[in-house]
Formats: sequence, structure tokens, C-alpha cells
Amino acid sequence: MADAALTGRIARLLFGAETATWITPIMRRAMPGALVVLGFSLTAASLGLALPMLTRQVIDAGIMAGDMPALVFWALMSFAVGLGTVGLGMVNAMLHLRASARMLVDLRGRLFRATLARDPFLPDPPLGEAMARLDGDCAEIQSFAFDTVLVAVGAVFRLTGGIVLMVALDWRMALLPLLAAPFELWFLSRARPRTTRLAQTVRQWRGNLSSQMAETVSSRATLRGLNALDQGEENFAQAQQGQLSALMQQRLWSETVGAVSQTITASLRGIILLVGGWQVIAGSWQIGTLVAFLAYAGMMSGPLRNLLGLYHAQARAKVAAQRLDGVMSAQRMDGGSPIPAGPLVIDLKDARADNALHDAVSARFAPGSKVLLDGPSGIGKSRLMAVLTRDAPLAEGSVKLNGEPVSDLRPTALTSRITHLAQRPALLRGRLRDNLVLADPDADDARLWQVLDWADLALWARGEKGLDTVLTETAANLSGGLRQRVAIARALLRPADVLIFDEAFSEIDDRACHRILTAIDRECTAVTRIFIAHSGPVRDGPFDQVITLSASLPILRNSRGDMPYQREKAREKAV
Ligand SMILES: Nc1ncnc2c1ncn2[C@@H]1O[C@H](COP(=O)(O)OP(=O)(O)OP(=O)(O)O)[C@@H](O)[C@H]1O
Repeated sequence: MADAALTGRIARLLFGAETATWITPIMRRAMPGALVVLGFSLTAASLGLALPMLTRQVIDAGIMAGDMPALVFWALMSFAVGLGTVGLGMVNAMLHLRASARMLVDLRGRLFRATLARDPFLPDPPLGEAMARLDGDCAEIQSFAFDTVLVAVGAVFRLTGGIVLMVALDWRMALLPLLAAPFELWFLSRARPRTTRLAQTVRQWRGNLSSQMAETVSSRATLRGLNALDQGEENFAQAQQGQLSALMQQRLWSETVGAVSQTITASLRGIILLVGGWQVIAGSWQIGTLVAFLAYAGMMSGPLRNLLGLYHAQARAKVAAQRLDGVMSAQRMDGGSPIPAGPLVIDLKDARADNALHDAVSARFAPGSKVLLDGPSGIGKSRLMAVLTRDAPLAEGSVKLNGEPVSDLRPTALTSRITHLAQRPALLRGRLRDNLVLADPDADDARLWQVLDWADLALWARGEKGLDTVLTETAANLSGGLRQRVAIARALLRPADVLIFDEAFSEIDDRACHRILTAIDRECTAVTRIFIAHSGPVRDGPFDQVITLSASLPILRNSRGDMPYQREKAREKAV
């Protein structure tokens, strides 16, 4: 419990309160690995600190005293300690990589889950932007969270050790490095806001570039058809240029900040050389002491720079953390009550989904009924159906399942009973089997072949490699009609109470449509079947109910599916 509170405090200090709420458990899991790495690095640092003292012994007790056995002894000691430092460094590097990579896996896994669970009521960011956050921003804050503690503790240890040993050599000279610290701190705090601004710009450009890349590559066929590949390339080049110049500015700034620290260190070395050299000439210092003192002053510049650099690294990490806060806070928890028992009855009362254009609609879908949901293109049919699975919010009215408002019901409870075959269902890269079992992981081969048969796909699949037929990304190697039929087969695999076919047959030929519809009517009599279609055999019915969405105001939008009779109807309504 105590370590949880401590980790929470460290997380708040590093990233602020909002990020700490979700990153603390991740940092806690990473803590044991980090402590092992810390133990090793402190041991290596102790050995490193001993080296200048040993060099001093080699020079003063061996060379200057003309003592050969002492020279050999101290030289061998130096060599052994040097070797030990190298060995420890190697082991430590491997331990560090393992522990750090584990934390990255943990962090990215958490963010990936949050990305998948994004609230469907919120607008989606471009795909590339989501990927940039998962990839770049995660790596940024992981390396900061993991390395900060290590670097800070290691740096404090080396600084303290170095100062103690310098004081042991000459306490007055040891004051010199300390005098420079306030100036350095003042400069770094003045410089920090610019570091934050530049980090924001770099991260935004990274998101832009990824979005540009993802969108252009996925639409290359369309761009090719439009002879617009050059335009796609040009947009990409602009995004690259933007990212490049943002990175250059950031680098120039971090070099400038680093240069100020280095200039201070170089001045200190110069002063030590001058004053120390004068001490040697005056006979109050031995040459070995000066060499050791210089070595310590040099060794301290690293940790000092690390400590001060962390202050700016934190500014950059906070920018990434805020972008990830956006991902975490946008996720939707699977909260709500279960659907009341009994066959599923859907009640719409004066309902209209957000952004839909139709007049409010009231209807009741009885269990096992077959319904046609009709209306002109863009009026809000898909959105109304999306309300049933809490994928779209209601603008007005109510939608109830077995008497309970949908908004109070658990999303996974809804999707386990309602299958909404949306207009552009996704098929994933992999085998036909992999795509089907997404709907029911326990389905055996016989069941898979059964739904393939219902979706009029069995013959095609047998001609290919059966359930092992390979689908490329987005199933681009299948025809439009085949893609739709695979999606239908997958939807039929789910033991649903309600099946919504939203333009799910639009690319399938009429004869195949008839066969599939006959199979659905035969096999799913107990299932409520809701069809949305602008044309084709799907509209032939018979239906238990036809619900037509209409608007009192004219709908100016039009699309491929906007049939003449629908335009006519819309015109009538408008009059
Ligand atoms: N995810 C979304 N977020 C916000 N608005 C949306 C979303 N999807 C669609 N819309 C908007 O909601 C309105 C209704 O769209 P919807 O897809 O429900 O129409 P539709 O009647 O199914 O049309 P079509 O027959 O052309 O598919 C449109 O104005 C559309 O721009």
C-alpha cells in the first residue's frame, strides 16, 4: 500500500494529477524491474567513482614516489575496477532494456485497450493520429517515466559521491562547481516554456504525418483512378517538411540549452586547471590530486546535466501525457444494467438519432418480425439503428428494450443480442475462418460451413481453399459481393435476437440475394430481422412492418441510393 502511495506521488510529480490516475498502476508494475536496474547502476557508479582516486594513487604513491611495487599494485587495481565497471555496464544495459521494454508493452497495451473502447458518441480522430499517440507518445512518456527515476537517483548518487570525494581532496575548491548551479537553474527554468511549445508542435506534426500517410496509402487506388497520385505525394511531402522543420527547431533548441550547461562546465574546468595548477606550483597540491580533482569535476558535469536536462525532458513528456489523457478519458466503460429477461421487444417513441434529419418516429418491433426501414438517403436510418447498440446518441424521444431505455443498458449486453451488420463491415487480414469465428469463437467447422451455405458462399469457398482461404487487408482480394456475403455469413453465426441488415446486400447479384434471403427467412424465424435497402430483392418482402422515415423539411442531400420514388416522396413531404 505504501509503495502504491509513493508511486502515485512520483507519477503526480512527473505528469500531473490526471495522468497519474491511469499511469500509477503501470509504474507500480515496472517498479521491481527498475529497482534491480537501479541496484546495478549504483554499483557501477560506485566503481566509477573509485577510479580517479586509484589514478591518484598510481601517480602520487607509484610514479611520483618512485615506488615500483606500489605502481604495479595500484595499476592492477585500476585495471580490475575498470573491467568490473565495463562488465556491470553490459549486464545493466540488458536488464534495463528488458525492464524498460516490459513497461512499454504494459503501457501501450493499456492505451490500445482504451483506443478500442473509444466512446462511439465522440468523433473519431484520423487513424494516423490515433496510431501516432499509441506509438510515439507512448514511447515518449514510457522512456521518461522509466528512465527519470533511474537517471535522477543515479545522478544524485554520483553528484553526492563526487562532491564528497572532492571535499576530501580540497573543500575550498569543491565549492566552485556548487556556485554555478543557481545560474544554471535560473537559465533552465526560463527556457522551459519554449521546450513545451516546441514539443507540442513536434507531436502535432507527427500525428499529421501519420494521418496523411494512413489516408493516402489506403486511398491510393482511388487517387490512381483520378490520376491524382502526385497530389497525394505532394500532401505527404508537405507533412514531411512540416515535421522535419519542427524537429530541427526542437533539436536546435535542445542543443542550445545543452550548450549553456556545457559552457559553464568548461569554464569550471578552466578555473580548476588554473587554480589547481597554481596550487601544484606553490607546492600545496600533488599532481595526482589535481588529476583526480579534474576527473571528478568532469564526472560531475554528466549527472548535473542529466538532472537539469530532466526538467526539460519532463516538459516534453507532459505534452505526450496530455495527448494520452485524451485517449484514456475518451474510452467508454461497459456500464449499465442487463436487458430485462424475455423475448426482445424494441419500442421507439418519438425517436430520432443525433444528426438525423427525419421527423421523430414511433414504432414497436415485435420479436421475430420482419421489418423494412425505409427513407431517403442521409435521413438517418443507420443512425437510428445504431442507437439500439448505443453506437449513436438519441437527439429526442426514447428507445426502449423490454421496457428499459437503451441508454441504461450495458453495451456488451446489447451487442450480444443485437447484430447490426453496418454498411461497410470490416473484414480482417487472415483466413476466411479467422474472420468468421470473430462472431463465435466456439463455432466448429460444420457450423462455419452451414453459415457459408446460408450466405451462398459454400460453392465459392470450396473452389478456393475452403475455410483456409486467405483474405488480404480489408479483403481487397475479394469482390464487393463476396465481401458482403462473408460479412452476412459472420453475422448469421451469432446467436442474436435482432439482426439488422443495413444495405448489406447492395453489391450482391439478385439471384444470390434471393437465395440468401430465403435462407435467412427459413433459419431465423424467431429473430427480429430489420432490413435497410434502397433497391434490389431485399425490398420485395413480404414484411410484417414497413417504417418510412420522412422529413417535413426538404432534404437536399442525395447519393447513389437515392431512388426516383424516394425523391418523389421527399418532394411530396416538402410540399
Ligand atoms: N458517426 C456519425 N457521427 C455524426 N453524424 C453522423 C455519423 N454517421 C452519420 N452521420 C450523419 O447522420 C445523418 C444520417 O446518416 P445515416 O447514415 O443514418 O443516413 P441513412 O439514412 O442511413 O443514409 P444512407 O441511406 O445514405 O445510408 C447524416 O447527416 C450523416 O452525415
